[in-house]
Amino acid sequence: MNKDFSSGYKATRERENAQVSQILTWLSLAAMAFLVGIGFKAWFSGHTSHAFFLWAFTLPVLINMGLFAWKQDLSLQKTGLLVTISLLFTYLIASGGESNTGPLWLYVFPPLLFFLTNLKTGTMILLLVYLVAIVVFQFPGLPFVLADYNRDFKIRFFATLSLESVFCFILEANRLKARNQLLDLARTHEHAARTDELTGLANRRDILSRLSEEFSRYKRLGHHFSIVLIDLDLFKNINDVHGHDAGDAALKQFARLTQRLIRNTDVAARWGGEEFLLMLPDTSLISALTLAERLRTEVAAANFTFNNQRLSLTISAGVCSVAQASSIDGMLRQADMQLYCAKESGRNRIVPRVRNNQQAFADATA
Ligand SMILES: Nc1nc2c(ncn2[C@@H]2O[C@H](COP(=O)(O)OP(=O)(O)OP(=O)(O)O)[C@@H](O)[C@H]2O)c(=O)[nH]1
Repeated sequence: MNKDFSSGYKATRERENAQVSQILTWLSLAAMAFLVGIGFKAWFSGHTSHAFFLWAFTLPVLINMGLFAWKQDLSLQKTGLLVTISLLFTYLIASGGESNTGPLWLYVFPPLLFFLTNLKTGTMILLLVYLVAIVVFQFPGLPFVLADYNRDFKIRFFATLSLESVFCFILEANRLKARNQLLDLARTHEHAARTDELTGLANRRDILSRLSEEFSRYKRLGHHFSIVLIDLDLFKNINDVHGHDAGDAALKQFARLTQRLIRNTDVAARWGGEEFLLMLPDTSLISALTLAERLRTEVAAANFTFNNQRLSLTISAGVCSVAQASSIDGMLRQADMQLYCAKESGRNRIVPRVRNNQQAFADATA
């Protein structure tokens, strides 16, 4: 299996987070503009303490924006904005704002809440806000409650806010469902674009992009890696003698065996037809040769079958380490030349030959 097919998915999530954070920044700016503007209106209408309260709320919004610019932490940014807005709305209900119109701002809350949190947390916070509103409406004599609302207003306020909340919940649930379906679809497509359908291994395109990443890592940090180019020997015979389906079965069984032998960080790919390429990060030439030799031995000894018929299979491979080439193309060319030598000298072998470590190294660097 292709081991990491989620890079596009991660990129989508990162893009989404960046967009959310940008929206929150604009929202914060808009909130400050409203607070300052309505504060002035309250000031000129003679509600000076209300004006001061509104202006005071710009401070936590500003601090929250500054914190985000410093820490770049989206969940902190969301929590900060949520706490500030919750406190502001509690103040607006309890004080009544200007002419008892403060609670009207609460209609902004449900869509914003579901946008900032998830459905469950949003519903919980919304219920808490309802509780605050009920306390304020029912107990106008409490010390922090300055407003007294009439019965008709209270009934209509709760009815309309509830309707809006349910509507927002349904919309957000549908939006989330559609978004998750899209992300799943993107993930499936990305997986398909990077995977060989028959064997389930990475395809040529995927391993080429990984090779380029690994090569950059080598240039940056000096981490060595090696590649092994493998060709199944006389594969045409399997197709001719046992049929194309048998050939397909052999390719799949070989892929499974290879996948079992390599490390988690290694990548096995179908390079094309009956050719496979292994990319072995942090692996010297000697270690790569040892692995290739082990794979060769296991393949030769394995019991590949199709419809109870034994399919005898061997491999030839060319190995190259990054130290022997100056580019990925150079590495692939070298490995291909070594593979050609392996075929020429009788197949079922690895080139450079592994006799003992020193000899292999001498051959490879010759
Ligand atoms: N069944 C099956 N066969 C494939 C697939 N891809 C390539 N082949 C076959 O692999 C065979 C490769 O044959 P050749 O290029 O002549 O090589 P070979 O028979 O392996 O001989 P050497 O490479 O010289 O050892 C061809 O018969 C292709 O049809 C596949 O996906 N499924």
